[in-house]
Amino acid sequence: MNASPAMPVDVVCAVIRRGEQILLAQRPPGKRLAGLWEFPGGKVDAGEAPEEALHRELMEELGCEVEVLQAGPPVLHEYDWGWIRLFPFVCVLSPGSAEPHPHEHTELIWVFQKNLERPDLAPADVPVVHWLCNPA
Ligand SMILES: Nc1nc2c([nH]c(=O)n2[C@H]2C[C@H](O)[C@@H](COP(=O)(O)OP(=O)(O)OP(=O)(O)O)O2)c(=O)[nH]1
Repeated sequence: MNASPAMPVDVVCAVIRRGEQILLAQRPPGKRLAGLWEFPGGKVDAGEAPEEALHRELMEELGCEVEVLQAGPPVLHEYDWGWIRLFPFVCVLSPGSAEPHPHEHTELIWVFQKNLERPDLAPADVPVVHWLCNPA
């Protein structure tokens, strides 16, 4: 990953709410951050709008469709391999959408918001959780 703080890799993620719960996905073995939990999503392709990338990634990873309720503040985070800029979107499943299934993740879990602060969360997601738990 060739990225600097001035030119980070753009990543989108979905905070999918269902009632009081939010969907977390566990990163699979063999990938960066393997075993850690994240919000589903992925890298924005060249020429793609962030929301477009979000819908594409969710269909690929979970086979579901969402409606975006709110865009959160982007998080700039440095990993050993470079910088990412993470764009969080608060979503709900679209009426009639299929249930999310883990096509690429090890496991999916629905957690209460207060349980999002966990040590095995992808580090770039920590400010997202802080934003969710401490709205301005
Ligand atoms: N999808 C997603 N990725 C996240 C989150 N938090 C976080 O640090 N990331 C990182 C992990 C990856 O390095 C990158 C997203 O890459 P990706 O999910 O599209 O693809 P990948 O696993 O093949 O990525 P990589 O191994 O090449 O880094 O952003 C998150 O909440 N959701």
